[in-house]
Amino acid sequence: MAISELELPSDVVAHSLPGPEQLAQALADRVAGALQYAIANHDRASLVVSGGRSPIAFLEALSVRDLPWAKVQVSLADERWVEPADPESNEGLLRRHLLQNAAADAQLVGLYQAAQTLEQAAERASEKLAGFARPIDVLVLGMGSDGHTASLFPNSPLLAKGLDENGTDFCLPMLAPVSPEQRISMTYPLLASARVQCLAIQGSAKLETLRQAMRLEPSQMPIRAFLHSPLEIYWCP
Ligand SMILES: O=C1O[C@H](COP(=O)(O)O)[C@@H](O)[C@H](O)[C@H]1O
Repeated sequence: MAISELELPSDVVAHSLPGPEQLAQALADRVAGALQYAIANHDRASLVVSGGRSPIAFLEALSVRDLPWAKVQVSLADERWVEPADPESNEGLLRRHLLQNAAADAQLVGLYQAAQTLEQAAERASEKLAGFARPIDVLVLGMGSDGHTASLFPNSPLLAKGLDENGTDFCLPMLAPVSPEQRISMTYPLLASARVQCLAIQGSAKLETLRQAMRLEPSQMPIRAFLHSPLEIYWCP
């Protein structure tokens, strides 16, 4: 299936790249340009990226872009509730692959919080995000093959609250069907407030997930909530 065969809304821009390296470079160009624009207009910029396995090449490509990185705040769409030194930590991923080279000066606002319970940790993450520049200038989402994005997982107990467009929480506790199960996710209204919204995905299986999502409700496949303008999709086989 080609991305052009998806029944996406006509205002969703879809970029089909030949391979992972081209995708990483094209997305890094787009994100760096949008951060530069934000800095030129507001003298600062905010960037929210995703974790998981896919974004490493993009994060490394972005890390060498020539920007006044000290003016850029960086956070995560979601976090696994493990310490940053844990190999599963999304913050750890950012420290290893983005916060280096030119981007070493960026200011990281991580979501991981030590606490007695996941609920307390998510509440503390929300409080910490009060200091994060909003609206978010640039958001880069990923997507799992079950249609989750950030850590908005189908069947997670608080999913309806996380997708509520009138919700006021910045972060909520979420449960994933795979380890590490305990997650902290930015909520839909915070993520969807981003000025520039990109979704980076690779492989035909994820195109099939998107095709299904177009026919389902956000409660069944949370990525559905984002499949409208201003979303820009970056895909490669
Ligand atoms: O668990 C997660 O999964 C999604 C997709 O990850 P990938 O490994 O398929 O790239 C990711 O967007 C999210 O941030 C992450 O915590």
